[in-house]
Formats: sequence, structure tokens, C-alpha cells
Amino acid sequence: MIQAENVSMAYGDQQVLDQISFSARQGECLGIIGPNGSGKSTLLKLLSGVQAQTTGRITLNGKPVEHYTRKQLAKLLSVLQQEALSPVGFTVREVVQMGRYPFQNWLGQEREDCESLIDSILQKMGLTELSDRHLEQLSGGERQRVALGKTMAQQPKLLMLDEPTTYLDIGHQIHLMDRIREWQQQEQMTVIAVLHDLNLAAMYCDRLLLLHKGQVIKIATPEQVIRAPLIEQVYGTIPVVIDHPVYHVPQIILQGNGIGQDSGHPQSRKEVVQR
Ligand SMILES: Nc1ncnc2c1ncn2[C@@H]1O[C@H](COP(=O)(O)OP(=O)(O)OP(=O)(O)O)[C@@H](O)[C@H]1O
Repeated sequence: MIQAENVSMAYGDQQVLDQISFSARQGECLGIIGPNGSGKSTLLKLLSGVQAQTTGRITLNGKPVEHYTRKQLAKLLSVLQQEALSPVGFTVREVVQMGRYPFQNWLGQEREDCESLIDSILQKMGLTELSDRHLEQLSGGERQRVALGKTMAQQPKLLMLDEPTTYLDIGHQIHLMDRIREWQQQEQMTVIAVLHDLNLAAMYCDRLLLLHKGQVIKIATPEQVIRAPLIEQVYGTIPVVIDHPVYHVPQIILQGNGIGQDSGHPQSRKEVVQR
């Protein structure tokens, strides 16, 4: 579906991405993880054609990204950004309908009636009750759901997410990731998601690409990537990695320096068995 070959990118003198190569197949969920400043958002911008790489090649269905027109790209892929939508006086329903833009002619008309599609998206995202509200009357989390609704209306084959759960509470994080997973499986859609939360990444992604200082350190299954020594090497903190009791994927528990050591805590830092 999408392939990057020896992709590098620099901002002036600063090399931000260095010889990145990977591919994501149709229907797969690939998570991009790595510390602050490792190049995750920049990589997503290159993959979505927003920014051009300095060297290397990115192809979508075998064709270089830069050979697609904006409208062709919008029919194939959509991107959900961190600060997804700014309130501009439109209602929830109108914003979700805007996702249909790639399928409209220059008069803003679409060949097929898409009202039932919009209704089902509003319902899926729990937005039916809010459909006539203006965006500025919504909370940050509700706006994030509208933003995902708009990308759903676009019906992309490839969905790119940049930190989709940043403003969401734990309930809405899971709800959002579940909707994406469900949608991915129903449509055989490819998902590439930048995620800071390694636990969510391990739960929802088929493979993880670990970036550090602009280089791919590892690209493999969550079990192979979320390992204490590798996480320590890249993030500079020693986590405890345990097996999720329900899904049997690795989960991280953080530990701070010195916490519990003087308080009779049953397990000090050194005693914990690392995965
Ligand atoms: N427009 C820009 N001009 C110059 N440097 C930039 C620009 N955008 C990003 N950078 C630099 O490129 C590097 C990678 O940034 P990027 O946003 O891709 O990292 P990230 O892994 O997404 O970080 P974070 O986890 O903090 O969001 C950083 O050092 C950043 O300062």
C-alpha cells in the first residue's frame, strides 16, 4: 500500500530523518513511536505528501506520492492531526460533510446522496445528539470525535493519525481507538498512527516502528519492540514491562528514581523481573 525507501529529510542543517525504509501493507495498523523530537510528525507529513523529502522515494500503490494531485490523494488517504479542528462557525454535521469534498464536483455537488453515510458516521461516533451544535460549543474531546468523523466521511484507504488521543480521557481514548480498529477491519483500511502512549500502541497496532534521532531502531511486532532494554536505550528511562492479562501484549509500567525505596515498598526497582 505505502512504501518508503531511503527517505531522508533535513530542516536547514538539521538532519531530522535519516535513510528511513519500511512498508505498510493493506489492512495493517502500523504504529510510529519514539521520543520527543525523534521525527515522527515529520515522517507522517512526508508520507501524506504535505512535505517533500530531501532524498529517497515514497510510493502509494506503486506510484510516487508527488505524482498524485491533491484531490487524488484526498480520495486515497486522510490525516487526523493533533490540533484537529479549529472552531469556525460550522455545525458538527456540516464539518463531517466536509469530508466528502474529494468526491464533489466544482459546484460542491456529489453524484450520490451521502446523507445516510453521514447519519451512520454521526451515530458511530456518538455525535447524533450534537449534530446541530456549533464546533465552538464543544469540548476538546468532542471536537476530536468530530475530526475523526470528518476523516471517516472521506472513506480513505489509508488513514494517518498524529497523536489522536492527546486530549482524550481514558474512556474516550479507548472508544476512539476501538472505532478506528473496527473501521480498519471492516474496510481493510491501512492505518499509520503516531502514538506516544506505548500501551495503546501495543494494544492496537499490528507492528511498531521505533524512531530515535531520525533513524529506524526497530520495526516489528509490539512483543519484539516493547522490551525494557530497547525502551531504556531510546527513552532513557527503565520501565517495567508486563504481559497484558487479557490481550497478552506487552504493557509498560513506569518507575521513578527512588520511589518506594524508603517506604517499605515490597519490590524495589532492582527486584522487578524485566521482560
Ligand atoms: N518546521 C520546522 N522547522 C525546523 N525544524 C523543525 C520543524 N518541524 C520540526 N522540526 C524539528 O525536527 C525535529 C523532529 O520534529 P518532529 O515534530 O517530527 O518530532 P516528533 O517525533 O513528532 O516530536 P514530538 O513527539 O515532540 O511531537 C525536531 O528537532 C524539531 O525541532
